Amino acid sequence: MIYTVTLNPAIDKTIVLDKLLLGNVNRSISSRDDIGGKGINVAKVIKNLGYNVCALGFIGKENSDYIYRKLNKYGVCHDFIEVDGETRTNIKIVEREEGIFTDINQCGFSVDSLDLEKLIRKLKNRVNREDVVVLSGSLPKGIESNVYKVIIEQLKQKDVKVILDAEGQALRYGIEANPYLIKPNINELKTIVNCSEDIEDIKQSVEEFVNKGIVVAVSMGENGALLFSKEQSLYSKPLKVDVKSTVGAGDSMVAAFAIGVHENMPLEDTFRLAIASSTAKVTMEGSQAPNRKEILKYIELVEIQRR
Ligand SMILES: Nc1ncnc2c1ncn2[C@@H]1O[C@H](COP(=O)(O)OP(=O)(O)OP(=O)(O)O)[C@@H](O)[C@H]1O
Ligand SMILES: O=P(O)(O)OC[C@@]1(O)O[C@H](CO)[C@@H](O)[C@@H]1O
Repeated sequence: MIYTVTLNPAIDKTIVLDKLLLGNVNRSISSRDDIGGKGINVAKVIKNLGYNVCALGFIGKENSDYIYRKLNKYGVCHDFIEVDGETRTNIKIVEREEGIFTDINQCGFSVDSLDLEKLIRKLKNRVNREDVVVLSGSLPKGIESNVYKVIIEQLKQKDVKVILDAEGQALRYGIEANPYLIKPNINELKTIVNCSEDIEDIKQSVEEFVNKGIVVAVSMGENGALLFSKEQSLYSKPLKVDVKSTVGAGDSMVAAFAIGVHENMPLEDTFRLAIASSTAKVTMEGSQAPNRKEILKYIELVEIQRR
């Protein structure tokens, strides 16, 4: 089984405009709501690719029904810890004229140490050897920045492979517990190492993690992605597609990595699936998950180079 953990989920409200006029009344062309938060997005894609997945984490009591209804509709199993308050709504502005994507993410509800204990107990009761756990996204208020490190240490006692997608201190601490794979985007990577956007420079800057045995994927948006392990360094250019929304592109990659790790797929095949999955995502409006057919359409087009 693959589990995703979303500590700070969201409802993504995507608002499409021709151009955002600051300090003016703006009128939308269209808008849509999608359930999101990184782990939930990962779970939606894993399910669409035909694998079993269970979404865990925290959810605000006040609007949990809406999120459960959507997860049920997508066939995603879920088992969240309910906390006081609402799950946040994040605003995603799409400016059609110039293809500019702006995110306004709220901080979300507060969580206390008892809630966290409940979540860790639930995780430990559920997971078994052979399972893969994805930990991703920002931390709600009340949670210490070493939380991913603590969770990874607990899961490693059960020999579970963990994929971590975080930034800043949460990522830095998480790495100390040696997750199986990390997937920062280039800006998230820059929150923990000093590097430019040059591929050689990125490779050198992640060497210390790769030497610890961690597989490092670095996504670079419209500049493609990199994957480093002890054995291989791979680069893929992005595919040229009509981009509707980049929200969740990284999550679609992480979904493919989780499947690849769970199914023991060769790293290069996993990387190919990750590029295809993220490419299919960006052609979708809002935070919708791409479907299997769309993803498979791009597989053959992905070109992987050794670096
Ligand atoms: N404009 C684009 N054109 C084609 N492919 C893209 C584009 N933007 C993103 N992608 C694909 O999606 C992958 C992940 O993108 P990105 O680095 O923006 O992820 P991210 O910032 O982690 O996303 P999120 O946090 O919203 O899930 C890229 O490596 C690329 O394969
Ligand atoms: O505030 P965080 O947790 O860093 O990111 C939250 C978020 O931007 O991530 C997803 C896209 O990756 C969206 O569904 C969601 O709104």
